This record gives sequence, C-alpha cells and structure tokens, in this order.
Amino acid sequence: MEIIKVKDNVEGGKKAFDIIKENIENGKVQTLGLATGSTPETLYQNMVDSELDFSNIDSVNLDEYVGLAASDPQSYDYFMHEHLFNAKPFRNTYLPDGLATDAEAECKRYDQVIAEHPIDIQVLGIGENAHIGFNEPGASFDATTQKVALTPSTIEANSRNFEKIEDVPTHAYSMGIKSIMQSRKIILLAFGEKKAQAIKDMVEGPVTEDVPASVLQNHADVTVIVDAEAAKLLSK
Ligand SMILES: O=P(O)(O)OC[C@H]1O[C@](O)(CO)[C@@H](O)[C@@H]1O
Repeated sequence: MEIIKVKDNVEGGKKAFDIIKENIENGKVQTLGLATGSTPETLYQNMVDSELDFSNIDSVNLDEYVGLAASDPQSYDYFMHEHLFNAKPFRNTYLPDGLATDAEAECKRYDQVIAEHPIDIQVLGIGENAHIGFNEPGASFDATTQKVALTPSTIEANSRNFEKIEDVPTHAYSMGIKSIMQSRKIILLAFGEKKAQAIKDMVEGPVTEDVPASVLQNHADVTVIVDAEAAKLLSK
C-alpha cells in the first residue's frame, strides 16, 4: 500500500484527481469504479471543474440503498448525478437498483455488469467500522454483489444525511469484496479523526474479515490518501 498524507480533503481530492487524470490521459481507463459518501466529494468537484471528458468512460458504483428509487434525493444514484454525472456525462453509468425486489436476480445482474466492465480504477471511502462499499465487518472476502444488512453503527453514521434515523434504509445492495479486489488499481480516501482507527486497522492490523478494508493489504496496487487526523494512529 502506498500511503499519501495530505493536509485536508481539498488536497486529498486533488491528489486522487491527479492520479485518475494521469491514468485517463494514458488511455488506461475504460471503467471507473465510483463511491458515494461525503469522502469523495472533493474528488468529484475536481472532476467537474476539469477539462476532462468522460463520455468514453463507463462508471460502476459500489452500492445503493434498498428501497430507494434513483429519483429519491437520499439515493446514491441521485448523489452521483448531483455531484458528478449531471455536469460530466459518462458513456454508461451503473448502480444497483434500489427498488429491485428480487434480490438474487439483482445481485446476478450487477455481477454481470461488473464482469462486462472490468474496473480499471476503483475509488473507495471507508466506514468508521472499516467497511468498504457496504461490506460490513464479517463480510466474506469471497463475496460478489450481495444484499446486506447495515450495522447499527453504519445506520447511525449515515443518519446525518437523513431527517431522522428511522428513515435510514436498513439494507443495501453492495458490490462484494471479491469484485472490489479484482479492480486493477484502488484509491482509498479517508478524512477526519473518526476514520483513524479504521485506517490503522486496515494498514497495520491483521488481514481479517472482521476488518473488511484489511483485505486491501493483499492487493498489488492500492493508494491510500489520508489527512493528518485519519492518519494519526499510524505508526509511521
Ligand atoms: O464517506 P463517508 O460519508 O464517511 O462514508 C463512508 C463510507 O460509507 C459508504 O457510504 C457506504 O458505501 C461508502 O461509500 C463510504 O466510503
């Protein structure tokens, strides 16, 4: 893992953008794997403000809340349009369908999307409990797309984006860890003190399904971009 320490999320978003830009300009990106949450917002702002054209690139997102329509302002589909796609159209954009009622069929469909669009660069945030995508502690490293139950701590953390905690969906469709690990390159961003323990466990702890992000120690090309607060428990 390469660890890049930055001042704040503004510098971090710019760093991640520069890496993505270089790879796009070198013709190395057909498919970008994208994430939601507040973490990648500065990266997406850099993409929106750039001259880069994404109309020959496909995007595949990590996850979507079960029960939310793409038109719902709390959905990840809506988030992606607001923060990126409306300003920078991609060739095709893919997210799980939050309204799909046949979970097995939806997971199979999304696995097919991923198989047809091998991810060149996957952008990741990290949960306070070290989840990646919505792969919560205990998720199998062999998992492909799954319907997952969100942990109480994730529901609590994400409730800041909802009017009340009861409004937070209890389940999500998430790309599995196996698929994330098949991405050619991974850029994980983390900002703020709340992510410090997760970052320490991910980088310095044992590789275990109890710490989903620790699996990234087994990936050949991971860049971790952290601010001082998220990096504060790292030994170096
Ligand atoms: O960036 P935030 O808002 O802290 O969210 C943390 C993580 O939780 C998720 O929103 C769940 O998928 C991730 O996309 C994100 O990386």
